[in-house]
Order: sequence, then structure tokens, then C-alpha cells
Amino acid sequence: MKLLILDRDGVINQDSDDYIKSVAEWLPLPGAVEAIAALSKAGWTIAVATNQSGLARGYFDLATLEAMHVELQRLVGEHGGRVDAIHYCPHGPDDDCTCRKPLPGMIEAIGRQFDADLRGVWLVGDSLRDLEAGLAVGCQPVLVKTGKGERSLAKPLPAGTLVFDDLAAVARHLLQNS
Ligand SMILES: O=P(O)(O)OC[C@@H](O)[C@H]1O[C@@H](OP(=O)(O)O)[C@@H](O)[C@@H](O)[C@@H]1O
Ligand SMILES: [Mg+2]
Ligand SMILES: [Zn+2]
Repeated sequence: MKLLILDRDGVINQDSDDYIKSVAEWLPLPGAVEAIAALSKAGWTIAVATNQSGLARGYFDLATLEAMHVELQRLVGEHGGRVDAIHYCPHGPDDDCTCRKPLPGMIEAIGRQFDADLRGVWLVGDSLRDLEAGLAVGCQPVLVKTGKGERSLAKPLPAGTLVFDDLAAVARHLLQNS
């Protein structure tokens, strides 16, 4: 199965140190929607795994988060593709959950949802915690330089991490090599 797991903020859309708190603040990164659609049309299953502690922090509500994801699906749909699953962790750092990255709970849930072997599945993120969540279940860590990616690059990366400029570059590579 061609499964690709994506972080959201900083990979699909712009991120902000002030969180993405509204649909108006949810702005796709250049080429990201087109990249997801192209992969989807080429038979890739696209799953998103995103920490959304802004919910627990009271910065936005569930309806707003879901509206962002409706917008994502609408845009990808306009380009003929779809996002097959969006998993989010609604908890805060002190909630002791099992789904907040770097814990692998969301990634494992995606594996169960698609009955997929997660070993070697590319997990694309902009933060080390994204890569660590994937590594915990054998995914291939992939860092993009968008969002917090440049900051992440300034720290030691997990061995074997692949680095790309952005999601569009990841898609070009996958479409040319699979
Ligand atoms: O990159 P993903 O997982 O899609 O989403 C990250 C966001 O939930 C927010 O995560 C926060 O981290 P804390 O949750 O406060 O540690 C901060 O990094 C924010 O800048 C960021 O917008
Ligand atoms: Mg991110
Ligand atoms: Zn959680």
C-alpha cells in the first residue's frame, strides 16, 4: 500500500508560534495542496497526524478545527484528490495522553485504520517530534524545511532522516520513484 503520513502545521499549511486559530489563519503552503492531490490521484493513501493542543488551551474550538479540515479537503478535492484520514491530538502537554507526538498513538491508529505495515512508511514533518513519533513505529522520517523545519535542521536529526525543501519536493520524489 502506498501510504504517506503528513504532519499538518508547517507541512501542509503555514504554521505560527501563535498557533493556527481560525480558518482565516489556515493558509496552505505553496504547492502543498497540489502535491497532496497529485499523490492521491497516483494512488497514494494520504493520512494526516497533527497535534492540536490549541484545543486544550482554549485557543479555538472543535468546530473551527473541523472547518479547517473541510477547507483542506475542499481544496484538495478541487484538484481531483482527497485526504483519506485526518487524526488529531486535542490534548495539552500535561494531559498524559498517548496520541500527542512524539508519542506514536496517532500513527498507530492510522496503521490500524488502513491495516498497513508502518515500517518504512514515509512520515513527513517539520518538527523533531513528528519524526520521533514515526520512528517509534518504524516509519521513514522525512523533514521538510517549511514551518519549523529550518529550526529542526539546527538540531541533530535522527539517523536516516531524509530532508526536502517542502511537501511539493517530497511529492515530486515519490511520483518519480514509485
Ligand atoms: O505541526 P502540527 O502537529 O500539525 O501542529 C502544531 C500545532 O498544534 C502547534 O503546536 C504547538 O506546540 P505545542 O502543542 O504547544 O507543544 C506550537 O508548536 C505551535 O506553533 C503549533 O502551531
Ligand atoms: Mg508541524
Ligand atoms: Zn492526545
